[in-house]
Amino acid sequence: MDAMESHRASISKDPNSHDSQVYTQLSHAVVRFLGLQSPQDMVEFGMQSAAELIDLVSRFTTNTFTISTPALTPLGACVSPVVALINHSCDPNAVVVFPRAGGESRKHEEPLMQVIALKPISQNEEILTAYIDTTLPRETRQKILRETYHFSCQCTLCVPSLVAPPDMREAMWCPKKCGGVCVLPTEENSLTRCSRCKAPVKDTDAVLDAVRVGEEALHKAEALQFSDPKKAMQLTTKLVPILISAGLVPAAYPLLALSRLGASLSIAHLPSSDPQVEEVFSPEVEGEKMTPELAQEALDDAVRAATRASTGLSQILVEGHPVRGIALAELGKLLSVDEPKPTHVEPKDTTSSPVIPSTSSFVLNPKLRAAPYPPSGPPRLKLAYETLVRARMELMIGFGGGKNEGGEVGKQVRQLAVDIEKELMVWKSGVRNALQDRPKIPVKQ
Ligand SMILES: C[S@@+](CC[C@H](N)C(=O)[O-])C[C@H]1O[C@@H](n2cnc3c(N)ncnc32)[C@H](O)[C@@H]1O
Repeated sequence: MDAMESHRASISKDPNSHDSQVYTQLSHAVVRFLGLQSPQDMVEFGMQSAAELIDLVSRFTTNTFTISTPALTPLGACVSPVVALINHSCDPNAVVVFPRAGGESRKHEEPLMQVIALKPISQNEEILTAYIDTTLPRETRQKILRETYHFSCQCTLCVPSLVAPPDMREAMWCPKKCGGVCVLPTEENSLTRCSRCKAPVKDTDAVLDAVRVGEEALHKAEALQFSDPKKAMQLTTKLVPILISAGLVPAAYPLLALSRLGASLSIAHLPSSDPQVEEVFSPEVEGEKMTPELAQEALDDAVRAATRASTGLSQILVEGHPVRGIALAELGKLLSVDEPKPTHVEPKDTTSSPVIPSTSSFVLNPKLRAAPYPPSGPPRLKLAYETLVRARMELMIGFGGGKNEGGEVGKQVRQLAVDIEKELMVWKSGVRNALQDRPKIPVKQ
C-alpha cells in the first residue's frame, strides 16, 4: 500500500469540495471500523498521524478495483499492487475482469482477477485499462477522473481532433436522414450540422430540452432502481422514445444509459416461467392477472430494451469489450426464452427466410423497423442462435479464450447455442418431413 500513489497533496483545502467531503467520510469510516479512540491508537495499525490516514484513504480510492461477477455485477473492492500500476485510457487496450465465479473447488485453478488484452499490444506499448465507465460523455468522464484520480485524461477520445467524426456518445442522426450524424448541440454551442451532408439541425432547443429531461429522469431512475423499480422502469419507458424521436443515436448519452437501465430492470422483473414462483412473486401486473399475452408483451419489451442497449454499446465499445459481450449474451438468452404465447407460424424452411431482421437492424435500419420485432417462432430461435454465437465470439476476447473459454458466461452461452442449434435441426427436419408427407399432385397423363 505504501508504494502506491497517494494524492493527499492535491486534495482541495475547501471543506465543502467534493473530494474533501469524500475523504472526510472515508476517514471517519476507517476510524469507526478500527475502533480508534485517539490519534495514538493509530500507531498499532502502522499510521503515525492523521495525514497518514488520509494517505491510506487516497491510496485506496486511487488504486482499488471493483470486484465483479463473471456477468459484471459489482460485488466490492479489491487491491492488486501489480495491476494498480496500469494507467488509464478511455479507449483502453486491456480490461480487468473476473472471468470465473471461483469457489472452493476452483481455488487453485487460476487467478480470479485477470488483465485481458482487447487488441494486439506491441512490445513497449503501454498497457492501459479504463478506470471508469467509458460510455459516459467526455465532460462527465473528465470530471470523475479529476475528482477521484486527480488527472486530466489526454487520450484520443478526450482530446477531440477537428477531423475526427462525431463521437457517438454525443451524436444525433442527420435531420435530413442521409445516414450521417451531427454533434449533439449544447447550451454553449447550439450550431450543429451533419458531418456528411452538412444539413443544419434547426430545432436545437427541442433536442437540448429532450437531453435535459432525459438526464434528470436518468438520475431519478438510478436513485429509485432498488427502492421503487416500477417507478424507475416507468421513467425509462417514458423517456427512451422521447430521446429517440429527438434524433439521438443509440449510443448517445443519456439514451444509452436509460436503455441499459431499462433493459436490466425489465429483465429483473420478467414474470417467471415457473407457475408456482409466478404465483408467489408477481401474481398480478398493474392489478391485472398475468395472462400469457401480458407475459409475452413483457418478454418482448425486455428483448427490445436489451436490443437497444446492445446496439448502443456496439457503436462505441470495441469488438470483444466485456460489457458488449455480456449485453449480447443477455439479449441472446432473452431471445431463447420459451415464448409464453407464440404467434402461430406456418412451418417453413427457416434457413432461407429473408424476413428475419437482425437485432441491430431493429434499431438502425428504418426500413426494417416496420417488420415485427422480435419475431416469433423459429425465426426468433434462429435470431437467438446467431446472437449467442456473436456473444460467445466477443466473450472469448473480453474474458479470454483458451482455458478461460470466454469466462463463466462464455461457457453458458456456448451450451445454450448448442441446445438451440439442436432445436433448430428438429424444426428443419420436421418441416422437411411435413413437406415430404404432402399428398403428391397427380401428374396428368
Ligand atoms: C492506479 S494508479 C496508476 C499507476 C500510477 N501511475 C503509478 O505510477 O503508481 C492511478 C494514478 O495514476 C495516474 N494516472 C493514471 N492514468 C493516467 C493518465 N492517463 N494520465 C495521467 N495520469 C494518470 C493518476 O495520478 C492516477 O490517480
